Amino acid sequence: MELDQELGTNELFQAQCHIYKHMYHYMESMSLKCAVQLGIPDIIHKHNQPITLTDLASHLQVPPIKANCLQRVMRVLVHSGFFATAKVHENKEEEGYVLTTSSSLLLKDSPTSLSAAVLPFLDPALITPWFSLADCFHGNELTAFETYHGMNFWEYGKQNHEFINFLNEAMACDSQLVSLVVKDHKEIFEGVASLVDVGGGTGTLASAIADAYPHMECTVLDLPQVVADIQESKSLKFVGGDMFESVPSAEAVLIKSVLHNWSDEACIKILNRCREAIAGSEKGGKVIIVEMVINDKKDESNLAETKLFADLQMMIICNGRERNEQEWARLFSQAGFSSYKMTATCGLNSIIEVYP
Ligand SMILES: C[S@@+](CC[C@H](N)C(=O)[O-])C[C@H]1O[C@@H](n2cnc3c(N)ncnc32)[C@H](O)[C@@H]1O
Ligand SMILES: O=c1cc(-c2ccc(O)cc2)oc2c(O)c(O)ccc12
Repeated sequence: MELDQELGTNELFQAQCHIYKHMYHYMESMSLKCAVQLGIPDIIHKHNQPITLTDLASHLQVPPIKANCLQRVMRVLVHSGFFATAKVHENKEEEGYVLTTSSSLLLKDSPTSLSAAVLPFLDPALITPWFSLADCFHGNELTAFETYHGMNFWEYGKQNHEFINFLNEAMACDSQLVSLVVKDHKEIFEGVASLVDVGGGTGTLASAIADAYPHMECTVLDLPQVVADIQESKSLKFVGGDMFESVPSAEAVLIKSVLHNWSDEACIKILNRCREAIAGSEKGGKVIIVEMVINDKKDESNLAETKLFADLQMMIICNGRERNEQEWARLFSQAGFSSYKMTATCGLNSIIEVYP
C-alpha cells in the first residue's frame, strides 16, 4: 500500500512541513547572529519607542533596495520571539519593532548581556565540524571537530588565541548571568572561608562571589595563558596551573562549565584533584559544581531540548557531554565522594554540592 493511502495525505503533508522546518532551522540561528552583528537590539532599545522598518533601515544605513530583506529577517525573528511588534502611535495603524525579554538579554551594555556569547558560539570554527559528523562516525578521530579541523579543540585553541579569547568572553557573559544566583543562595556560600574556582576563566563568577562574600578568600585556577595578563585584586587571586595536576587548597572548590568539556575518565581525574584540594578543610569541605543536569523526561520542552543540543555541542567539539543525575552520581562515587546535594537550578544550569 502507498504511504498516502496508509496515513492520509494530511499526515504526509504535516510530515513534509516537519522535515522542511528542520532542514531550515539553522536559519533561525543565523538570523539571530545577523541581528547581533548589526546591533539591532541596541538600536531598538535606544529608539525608546517602536521602531519602523524605515527607521531601522536608516539607522543601519541599509539602502532602500535591501529594506525588504531586512523586513524578512525581522519577520523570522518576530516569529521566533526575539522581537515583537507594536503600534508606533496609539491611533495609527503603523507598527514598529520592540524588544522582548530575549532581545533585552542581547543589549551590549546590560550587566547580564548574552550578546558576547552569540558570535563565538555561532562561529564557523564551531559550526563547520557539523559537516564532518557523519564522516566522524567511521573515522579514527574522537570528535567531528578533529575530523574537520585536523586537530582537536585544545590544540586548535593553542594555535588560535583570538578564538579562545572570543570563547572566554562568551563564557564570561554566561557566568555573569549565573552569578545572579550567588546572592540568592546564601546557604551554599555563607561561612565558606576560602574558595578556588577551577577553570574559572577570567574570573567573572569568582569576582561576583568575592564581592558578595567579602570575607571569603577567592582564587581562580586556569591555564597559565588564560590568567597571565589578568589584574589581581585584594579579594581575588589568579593562579596559572593545570587542574589535572593539582588544585590549590581551599575550603570549597567551585567548578562551572568545565566538566562538560571532558570525558568521564578525565572528569574523575579532575574531581580527584578537587577532592584533594578540600581534604585539609576542618569543616570537611565541598565541591560546588555548576553544570547542566539532563532531565529530558521532567524538564519543560524548550529547556530539555536546549540541554540536549548543548550535549551535542560538547560531543562535536571536545568529546565532552552534558550528564543526567545518574551519570553525575556515578562520577562522584568513582572520584571518592560520599554524597551530593542538587539544590538550586539557575536556568540551564544546576548547582550540585558534592561532599567527601
Ligand atoms: C568552558 S570554560 C569555563 C570557564 C568558566 N568556568 C565559566 O563558566 O565561565 C573552561 C575553562 O577551563 C579552562 N581549562 C581547560 N583546561 C584546563 C586545565 N588543564 N587546567 C585549568 N583550567 C583549564 C579553560 O581555559 C577555560 O577557561
Ligand atoms: O557552546 C558552548 C556552550 C557552553 C555553555 C552554554 C550554556 C551554559 O550555561 C554554559 C556553557 O559551553 C561551551 C564550552 O564550555 C565550550 O568549551 C565550547 C562551547 C560551549
